[in-house]
Order: sequence, then C-alpha cells, then structure tokens
Amino acid sequence: MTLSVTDVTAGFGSSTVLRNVSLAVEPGEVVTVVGPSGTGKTTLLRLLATFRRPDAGTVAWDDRDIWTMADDERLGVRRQVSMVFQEPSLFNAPVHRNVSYGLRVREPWQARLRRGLRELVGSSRPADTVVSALETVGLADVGDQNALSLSGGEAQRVAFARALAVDPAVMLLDEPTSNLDPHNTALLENAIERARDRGVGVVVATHDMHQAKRISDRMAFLHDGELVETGLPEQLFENPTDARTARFLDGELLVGDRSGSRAPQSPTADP
Ligand SMILES: Nc1ncnc2c1ncn2[C@@H]1O[C@H](COP(=O)(O)OP(=O)(O)OP(=O)(O)O)[C@@H](O)[C@H]1O
Repeated sequence: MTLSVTDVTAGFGSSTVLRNVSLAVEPGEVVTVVGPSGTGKTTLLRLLATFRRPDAGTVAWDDRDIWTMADDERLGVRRQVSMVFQEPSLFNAPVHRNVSYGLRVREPWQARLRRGLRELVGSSRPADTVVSALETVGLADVGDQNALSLSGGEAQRVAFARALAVDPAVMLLDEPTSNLDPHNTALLENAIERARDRGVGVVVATHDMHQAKRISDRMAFLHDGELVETGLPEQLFENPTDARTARFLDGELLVGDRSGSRAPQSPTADP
C-alpha cells in the first residue's frame, strides 16, 4: 500500500504552511522529512494521517483519493496508519493496556464485551501482538508496570509499541527521539528498522541529521512549506541539487530564506 500526497497545499487561517508538496511512502521504506523548525513537517504528517484535509491537492491510498472515499472506507484506511507524536501521552494504567489501546478501540463490540468479562474475572492476558510490540522496543519486561512510572525514553518507546501493535501499513513518527538520550534513541531507531523490515512504510519527521543519515531509505527536505528535494540520503548529503539543502545540511537554519539556487559543487554537507 502506498500512501501519498500530491500537490498539497495547507494552512491555518490566512497563512499558507505547505505549498504544492508531493511525497509518497512505499511499503518497507523509511522516508525522513527534515527541515528547519516551523517549516511544516508536523502539518505534512497530519495530512498523511488524514487528521485534516488539504486545502488543495490529494492524499491518496494506492492512488485512490482518501477524501473522496465513503466515511467507512476512509476509516478503514486510517486504521492502517499509525502516528506517534512528539509527546507520548500515555495514560494511568499498566503498560500493556496502553499498548493494546489501539487494538481495543478497533474491536467489534462483541469481542470487547468478551474481553471485558475476562478482565473482570482476572483471566485476561496481553495479546501476542502487544507482547511482540513491547519486545520490538526492548520493553518486554515492563508490561505490568504503570505507564506513568516510566522514564521519558521508555514512555516514548511504549508509544511506538502502541502504534506498532495494530499492525499498521504505515507509521508516521513526529520527531520521535527529540527528547531522548542516545541509548533510547538507538533502541527506537532499531524498532523503526524492524518495522521497516516487516514491510511497514515509515515517515519520520526529524531535526537530527545524524539520525536521518542512519535510518533513511529516502530523505525529503522541506523548507518554508516547500518540498525542496527528495532523494537517497547520500545524494542529499553529498550532492544536493538545491543550495538550500546544502546550506541546511551544513548546519544553517535558513529561517525565512526562500532564495533557492543551484547547490555549490563541493558542499561540505557531512553532519
Ligand atoms: N493549529 C495551528 N494553528 C495555527 N498555526 C499553526 C497550527 N499548527 C501549526 N501552525 C503553524 O504552522 C507552521 C508549521 O508548523 P509545523 O508544526 O507543521 O512545523 P514543524 O516543521 O513541524 O515545526 P517543528 O520542527 O518546530 O515541530 C508554524 O508556523 C506553526 O506556527
């Protein structure tokens, strides 16, 4: 399944945040979206998640415009797309209940009733997908612990496990490691790779150029609401076609700078 946006424009009130942006994620690839703060990365992820409609352009699932689908069908697509936010937002319950949340809300009411009864008599155990998702993020042993007692890094890994447990076709990760130490970052990046190897298409918005270099199959550079260029990470780092890409990867912020031009021939773009 391919999730894509084509020529999307989106804004808030009178300000346009994204202009004519096109991007697709295929099964089994990691696409990173990099760019300065406030450039529209989260807005792009929210369009892909169908949390909001674009003002113009299309959001498609295998070439079918999601916003022309009937509500049921669009809900079916939405259920195959998981998003992980910058803040993990866990609730006051054992970790395994947090991780099974997406599964539970997807259950038909009969299954929900049966499970509720099993929980009442104390014979319920976490679903295999919950256990497996927790193993993927290296937290198999904390399933019974209250989620609010976890460290920030563990909480973010639980949020990732919750998104993975529903067996999504696509995962959208909004700066998933921005508040994490190197150890938790490594564990989460490992989990991203494992999801990718299972055929999940993953889009990661990140500020971390080292991370983009490590995990990307493809990179997209977003600047001031415009998708400046996409390509293999080595292409963007070593031979960018646009000067803005070279300057951003070289460590310049480029806030409010819309002057695009050909990249210098020998950019010093190694992060
Ligand atoms: N709900 C909203 N209402 C009004 N403006 C918004 C809203 N959400 C985002 N914006 C504005 O849209 C622009 C893009 O925001 P967005 O969060 O998509 O950028 P970003 O690249 O993800 O930023 P960051 O890297 O700092 O998270 C910003 O100028 C932001 O202030």
